[in-house]
Amino acid sequence: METNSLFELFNQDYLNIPVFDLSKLSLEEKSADILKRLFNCLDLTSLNSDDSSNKIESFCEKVVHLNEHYPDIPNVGAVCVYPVFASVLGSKLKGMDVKRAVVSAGFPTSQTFLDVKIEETKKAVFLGADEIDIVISIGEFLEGNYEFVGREIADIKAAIGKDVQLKVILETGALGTSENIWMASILAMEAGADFIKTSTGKGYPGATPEAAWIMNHAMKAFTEKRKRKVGFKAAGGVSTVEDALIYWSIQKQVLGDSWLNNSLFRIGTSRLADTLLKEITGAEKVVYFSHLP
Ligand SMILES: O=C[C@H](O)COP(=O)(O)O
Repeated sequence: METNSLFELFNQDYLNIPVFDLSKLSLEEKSADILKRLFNCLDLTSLNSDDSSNKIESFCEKVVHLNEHYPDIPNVGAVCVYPVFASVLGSKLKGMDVKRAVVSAGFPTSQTFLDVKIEETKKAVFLGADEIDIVISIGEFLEGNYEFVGREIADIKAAIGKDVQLKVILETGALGTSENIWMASILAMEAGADFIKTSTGKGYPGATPEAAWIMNHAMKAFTEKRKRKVGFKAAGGVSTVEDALIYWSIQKQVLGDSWLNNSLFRIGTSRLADTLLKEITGAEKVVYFSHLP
């Protein structure tokens, strides 16, 4: 990461954040086709203190057998769990077109040593993760220590290599201002993020349309400048189809329909999958995932 590029990107001349106005958003219509595509963009998440290998195995089994119950619905984009369950994803989801995402590097606070973050992350990859979700060092960022924050991201990306996707969580609910969300987005992308993600879903307000709007514009500016596409993940409190469609519509409006696939768009959620299955099938109730303990 070059110091000059950060200065350039944070420069006021570059800082032209459009204000979000929900009334100007053209909301995508809720068709079965769109809902299926949305389902295929889910990061199906289990990040509970009482998760266990057995519970995560059962969770994965549901993903493995989804097609037998719902043959016309494409599978979720990824399953996302704590690092201690990386090997469960590695064995259960092997060979499937479903990414094995693991939160890492001191998630959800990021308050540990860089060498520990790197070791935890490398171990998760060694055991089967092919996507890693990390949180920026929020306190350092808020004090303006951008080089420190960027260096950590760059070092973790270097440790996992180009074949493993790095999702960088900005924790937008802790950043306070639109400028901070913009700068954190640019910083994460400059440092090597493959996705930028709104929130951990732990302790701070989760995803908001305003944050998504800013992050999507930052992705657009970054892509134009660096000729590299970075994906977006909304997470934290996204529990209704309506919420998910807002994030979908924002990405469509800012970046276009070609960005609406699970290589570039994700919804991280612990609750939305059954609701989407219910809407797609027209069933009165679906308890495919949510019956799990
Ligand atoms: O990364 C995903 C989030 O932790 C999920 O948050 P949620 O439990 O509010 O859906």
